[in-house]
Amino acid sequence: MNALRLLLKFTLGADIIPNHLSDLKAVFPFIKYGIAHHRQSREFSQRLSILNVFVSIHRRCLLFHSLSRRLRVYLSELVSMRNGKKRARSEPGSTKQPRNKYSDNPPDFANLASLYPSFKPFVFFSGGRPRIDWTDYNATRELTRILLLHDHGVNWWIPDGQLCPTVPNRSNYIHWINDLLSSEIIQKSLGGDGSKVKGFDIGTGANCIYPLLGASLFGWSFVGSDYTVVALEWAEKNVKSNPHISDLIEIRDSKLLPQSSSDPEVVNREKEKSIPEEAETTATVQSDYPVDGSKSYIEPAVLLGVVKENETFDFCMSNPPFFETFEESGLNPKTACGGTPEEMVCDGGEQAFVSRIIEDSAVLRQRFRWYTSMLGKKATLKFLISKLWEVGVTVVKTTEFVQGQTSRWGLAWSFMPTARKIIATPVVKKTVHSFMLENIKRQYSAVDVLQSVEEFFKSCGASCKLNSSTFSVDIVASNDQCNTISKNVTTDVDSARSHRCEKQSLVGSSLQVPEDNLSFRILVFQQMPGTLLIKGSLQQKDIPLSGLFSVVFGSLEESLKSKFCR
Ligand SMILES: C[S@@+](CC[C@H](N)C(=O)[O-])C[C@H]1O[C@@H](n2cnc3c(N)ncnc32)[C@H](O)[C@@H]1O
Repeated sequence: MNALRLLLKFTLGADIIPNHLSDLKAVFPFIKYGIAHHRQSREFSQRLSILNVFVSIHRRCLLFHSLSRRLRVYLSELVSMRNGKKRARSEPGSTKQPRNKYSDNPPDFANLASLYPSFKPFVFFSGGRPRIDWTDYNATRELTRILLLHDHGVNWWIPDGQLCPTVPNRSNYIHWINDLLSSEIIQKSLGGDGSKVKGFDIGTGANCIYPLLGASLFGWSFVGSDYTVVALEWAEKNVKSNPHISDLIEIRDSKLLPQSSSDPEVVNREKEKSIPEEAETTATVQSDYPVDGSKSYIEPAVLLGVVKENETFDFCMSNPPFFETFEESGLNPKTACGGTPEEMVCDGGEQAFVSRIIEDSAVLRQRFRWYTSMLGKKATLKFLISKLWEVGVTVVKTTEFVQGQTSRWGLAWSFMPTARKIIATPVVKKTVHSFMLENIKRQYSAVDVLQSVEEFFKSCGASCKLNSSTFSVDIVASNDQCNTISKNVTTDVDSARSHRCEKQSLVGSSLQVPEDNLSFRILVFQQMPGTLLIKGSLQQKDIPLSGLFSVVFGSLEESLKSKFCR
């Protein structure tokens, strides 16, 4: 009960929790009080996140159901307030795409089985719910086929073993691109009327999923590139099976470089990248791929050399080969999505592949409004973001796609002038920030986190004083040191969460780096097993400094989460 009282004290404010709490029921009136009196409180949303954990635990126990209806309503209100906040904060790059029809409505297997007899044998009931065996390739492929047909009117098939996309997951990416295109972050269009959107799918695969979805959902036209014989042949078949959208999609072999290009820089890069005759022959033969997953040929071009002279696009997208070895790609035994080495593996994995897109984008620049890629590992984001700033992009966006148990990350950048100056939000001007470290890996304690805070700032040369009795670190950092930290920040409306810290904000007037050093204190609070609250307070009260502090604190959040959280 002590732990519960402490938790509620923190959640609702020390002033309203009496010391005689003896049973769970007694705390609910205080929750009601909290809603009434703390709704406007600056820290209320953080407190809600903790309370949300508490509520979700107790909702599952019988005690919750024995509570009066009124108290249950209070709790539900709390949860919905929290959920409402979450959604509002994360758009347009939300973890769940609200316009993705599968976000809150997973496919109804029973209904689909009754409509499509070919799907019926794959559906069984367990725990009273219709399910499919996700480890059965034939089941996942049939599900994809009927979802594309049922929800998008698209005819589709792939041969055995080729990567089978999950429609809800791929839809997230397409909807995120739609959000980027309709946002006003960069200039509207490349000179056209903006109504005809043209995309480029790097590595469209045999499944050709993105062009099929983009064309059927939004009427976008596409070039889908690939280099394997199977992918090119089946992508073409999938396009031709859909006469209603086939005019919108061109499948392009990325090994066949355009005849000529007037751009000398492109010509040079194309020459560097062109594949020697022998290598090209090897590349087309799938069985030449060694069993150990290493490649025996030179990589085909990505964008440079595949994009034709004078061609412009609104965006490019890619679901790159995520892995460095084929063994690594088979890590998830819970699903059977197929995938050949060519689809899953490339030298250097996704980091190397997307680095090549970045290098090409640095030459093609405004020929695309947005460059984007999906990533399988969050760790890759940080490396790529710093690379992006080095090549002079004007904006970087990231997002997390969550569908069921799977998380993927989206990275987008542009060389277009930004359409509007991004003004620092009031959030940036706060002098106190906090975030939760939840689901901390078992082997770590609050002391480890505290030491890591010290190391984080020390590594960029800041002076730090760790106080283990108050669980705090006092830090003084110079402008240069803060800049080093801030360059590593994942810059986005959603991934930076409450730390809205886009690059252009940093160079804009509202967030100019001040001349003074930044002096702040980071505190670590134990909340409950596996959860810590990290609080940072700026010692100076000047508004210009608070913007920089927000960015620095955002960077700390990202670093601690990636190190300590599951
Ligand atoms: C992970 S699969 C993605 C397939 C499909 N887009 C999807 O999301 O299911 C990666 C694809 O990229 C292709 N690929 C690899 N390197 C490429 C390159 N340089 N140019 C074009 N395609 C490439 C592979 O052949 C493979 O089909």
